[in-house]
Amino acid sequence: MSEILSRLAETLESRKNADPASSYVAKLYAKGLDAILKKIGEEATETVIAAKDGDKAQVLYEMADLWFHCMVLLAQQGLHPDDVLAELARREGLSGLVEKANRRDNV
Ligand SMILES: N=c1c2ncn([C@@H]3O[C@H](COP(=O)(O)OP(=O)(O)OP(=O)(O)O)[C@@H](O)[C@H]3O)c2ncn1[C@@H]1O[C@H](COP(=O)(O)O)[C@@H](O)[C@H]1O
Repeated sequence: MSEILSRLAETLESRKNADPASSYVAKLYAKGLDAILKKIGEEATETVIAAKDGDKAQVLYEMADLWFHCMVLLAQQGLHPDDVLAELARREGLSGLVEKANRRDNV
């Protein structure tokens, strides 16, 4: 799974030097941060609507658009999907510690 994210991150990095006329991603970078944020807002809204409609196929489609545009934002910010995974792993570790502490309290 994270291999797909890494490959896409590499492509997004390479688009920083690409011609906006020949690349959707290069065009978004050229439009700037607000354009990327607008796309994230739109795709998040479309994901919410698909879920409210109970249309699972559409949820998947819109969420792929949402993840993709979040990946574009990460790249634009000089971040990598591994940074997000590391944050999730850190939280998992934290919740593991809380669980351990709760178990200790209940003994
Ligand atoms: N995964 C994606 C991907 N998902 C969605 N999109 C684009 O995101 C846009 C989604 O926005 P909308 O649904 O609103 O469609 P739209 O009306 O065309 O969008 P706007 O022009 O209004 O922004 C579409 O243009 C899709 O083509 C993507 N474009 C590119 N990729 C990946 O990014 C790589 C680099 O793309 P290029 O920069 O185009 O070479 C590709 O090889 C793909 O792997």
